[in-house]
Amino acid sequence: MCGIVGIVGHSPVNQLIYDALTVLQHRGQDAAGICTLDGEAFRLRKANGLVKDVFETKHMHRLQGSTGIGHVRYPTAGSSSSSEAQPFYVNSPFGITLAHNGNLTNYDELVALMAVMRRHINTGSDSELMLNVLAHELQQSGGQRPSADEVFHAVTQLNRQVRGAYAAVALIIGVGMVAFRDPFGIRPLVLGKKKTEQGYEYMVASESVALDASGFATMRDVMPGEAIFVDNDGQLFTRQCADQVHHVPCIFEYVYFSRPDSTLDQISVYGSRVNMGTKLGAKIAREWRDHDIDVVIPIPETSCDIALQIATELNLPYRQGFVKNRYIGRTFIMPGQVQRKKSVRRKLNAIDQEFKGKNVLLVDDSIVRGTTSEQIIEMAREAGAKKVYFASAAPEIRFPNVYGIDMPTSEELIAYGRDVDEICDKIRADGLIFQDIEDLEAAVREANPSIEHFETSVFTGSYVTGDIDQTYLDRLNASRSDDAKAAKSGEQSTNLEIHNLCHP
Ligand SMILES: O=P(O)(O)OC[C@H]1O[C@H](OP(=O)(O)OP(=O)(O)O)[C@H](O)[C@@H]1O
Ligand SMILES: NC(=O)CC[C@H](N)C(=O)O
Ligand SMILES: [Mg+2]
Repeated sequence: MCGIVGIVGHSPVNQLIYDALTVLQHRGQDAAGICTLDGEAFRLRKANGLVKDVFETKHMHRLQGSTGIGHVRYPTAGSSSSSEAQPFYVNSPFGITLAHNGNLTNYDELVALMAVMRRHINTGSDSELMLNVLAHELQQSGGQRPSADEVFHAVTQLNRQVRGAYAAVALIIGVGMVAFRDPFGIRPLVLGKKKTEQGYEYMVASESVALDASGFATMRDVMPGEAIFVDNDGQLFTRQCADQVHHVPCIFEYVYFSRPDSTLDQISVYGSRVNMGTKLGAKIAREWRDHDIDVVIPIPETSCDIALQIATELNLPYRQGFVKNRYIGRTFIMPGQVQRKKSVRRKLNAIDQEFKGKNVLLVDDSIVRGTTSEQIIEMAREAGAKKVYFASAAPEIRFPNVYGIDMPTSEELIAYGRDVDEICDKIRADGLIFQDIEDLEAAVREANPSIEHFETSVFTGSYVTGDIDQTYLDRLNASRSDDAKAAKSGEQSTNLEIHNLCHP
């Protein structure tokens, strides 16, 4: 779940983009990059690591210009090599750089198409591929400098060829900045503006929190299939560029990915999590009528707002029994299982007095591989808990994700092939309860009833883009399972790491 940002301003944007990326860091911890437009030249810095480690003062000095884009990466395609950090660059036509959040599902078809167009794709990244599709379409416009109409036409053509999930932002030298969202609006994208003495500045970002942090006022969400174009003179144009639109935003943004202080598709992430707590609390009260729970304890950080609401519903005390090490990132988006497993105990530690002799209800937003729940239940018992119950604000996750969450195979999911009792045994809980899918959807939909459906494939196995079959999933499993990634790690370290315009 990467984070993207783009700004067309009237003064240097390097610090603004840096700051925006730091508040989007929770969307990707593997790599970061910024590309600015300094006169007629791009300035690019990208590398593996957190934002604070990738950009040193010397890089920030070089990132001159009042227009730029940025990216934080959580790999879902290709490898985690620094050569696949974003933004990507192509020199023709004009010079284009692009940052992408999401995952394309017709990678092979597009690679073949680009080969016919004599375009070379140097990495396994679907984002590099999408940049080349855009470049090819802009090439077709033929003119010296494409008009807004021609840019929108290029995006329309791209939408006809590219399948999957994408929210993307691109800079085109001498032309402007274009941002677009796939026709299902699976990944989020928001638009904001700031008034200055020289006129308006415009910004797009994955989450509204990035606009807040940069002093931009949120205008609205970019609509599914819509493109936003800000030309070289700072003028804003918008256009619907998809033949058919069906708004199906990813529900996992609300469950886990996004920051609670963001509003996406007019739904407050925080508000949706409180609603998840209300619904799950009601289910616990209904199904565990004679429960003996003494205290509700969240598994920090994402589940805290949900757990507090469950405690309120059940009229039980809420205690922060686990302390989170603020210097350890999110475990779920770490690239390998060994690292994820090791990080749970480094990240969370129990306060014994909150557990000793008590029956505790631990609450998490979701159980995916079970890495967190298995270890945390053990920690609660070690801290002296009598009984440990567990509640998940998301239903059982049994299917791979193909739209930008790195869950490529069912076998890695703890709920795959297991019913609730079997999962309960596996994580060694005294009782386990999951949110129902209808309740989860209702909890998120409440603030924006115009959204009829959410992208919920990890719970249902039904993929909205209609192009996912077992053959696709088998191929994904073969290329991206933890085992497959581990087998490829040697290959990655010998990657030549070609990135144009790199300033080490
Ligand atoms: O079942 P699992 O495979 O362990 O995945 C689910 C867990 O991972 C996430 O936490 P994470 O540590 O990534 O981030 P957080 O601090 O935002 O909760 C999520 O909030 C769950 O706690
Ligand atoms: N999580 C994402 O949005 C990933 C973007 C892109 N597929 C990559 O792997 O770089
Ligand atoms: Mg968590």
